[in-house]
Amino acid sequence: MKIALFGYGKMGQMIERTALDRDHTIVAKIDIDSQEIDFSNIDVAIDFSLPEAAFGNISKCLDNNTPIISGTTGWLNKYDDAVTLCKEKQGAFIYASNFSLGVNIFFELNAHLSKMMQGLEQYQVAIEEIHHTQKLDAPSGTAITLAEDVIKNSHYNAWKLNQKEQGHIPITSKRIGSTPGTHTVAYNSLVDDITIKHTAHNRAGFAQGAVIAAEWIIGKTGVFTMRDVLNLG
Ligand SMILES: NC(=O)C1=CN([C@@H]2O[C@H](COP(=O)(O)OP(=O)(O)OC[C@H]3O[C@@H](n4cnc5c(N)ncnc54)[C@H](OP(=O)(O)O)[C@@H]3O)[C@@H](O)[C@H]2O)C=CC1
Ligand SMILES: O=C(O)C1=N[C@H](C(=O)O)C[C@H](O)C1
Repeated sequence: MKIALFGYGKMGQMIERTALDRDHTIVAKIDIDSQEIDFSNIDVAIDFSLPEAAFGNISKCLDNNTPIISGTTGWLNKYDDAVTLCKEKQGAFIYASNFSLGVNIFFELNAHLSKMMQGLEQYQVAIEEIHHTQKLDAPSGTAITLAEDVIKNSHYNAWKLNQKEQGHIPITSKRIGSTPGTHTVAYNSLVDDITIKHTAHNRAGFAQGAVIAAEWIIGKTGVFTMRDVLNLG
């Protein structure tokens, strides 16, 4: 597969290593939006760039009939526009706040647990995420996905960053050293706590999931999620 990388930072470089190990070729590394791109030589694009760059990169790929996988977080106010454009162009697009297999299993566990906790209002839910100090966005995209899945199955109707407010799920964001990504969902009561936690040891799982998604999307049309790719639905 001929892959173009939008963003050649920590994730772009990890994805390059994973893609080469799986016998793919990197045909372009795009780091700024003014760069000329030969879309005729690209099978699939993978975007791990910046919150302000992601939507432009995704649009460019859809406009040029190139399937696009995006893992960039912090741009979701434009997600619905990306979905509309993908349908209009009959393109192929996957966004995931987290591409790792482990976190996608954790998402399933979180959704299941939130259904079990439905109506047990003696428990207060709280989410914590810890990442490296270079991370630009807070809360993490993964923490937002976790909160949204709890909201679907509970009396909570929104989340709030680093603050407690009635009816809101508190998300605490911490930035410590080079932490690749740790997420905890806790249900706390006066008599006990229930906690589920995912700890990434490095970025390899994110990169592997993104390359698997890129392999999976070839020849498909539509807007997909990692649930489709991993057949978890
Ligand atoms: N979904 C998932 O599984 C994961 C998502 N992420 C997300 O991926 C994103 C990238 O993370 P990470 O690699 O750690 O960040 P980095 O800061 O290491 O890399 C981002 C790269 O994007 C480049 N860039 C800037 N502008 C553009 C542009 N217009 N087009 C393309 N590239 C551009 C930057 O270049 P320059 O330095 O020159 O500005 C930089 O090289 C973040 O949003 C992060 O949250 C991270 C890990 C897993
Ligand atoms: O910026 C990161 O590093 C990560 N970002 C993603 C997020 O915001 O959830 C995924 C992962 O936790 C690493």
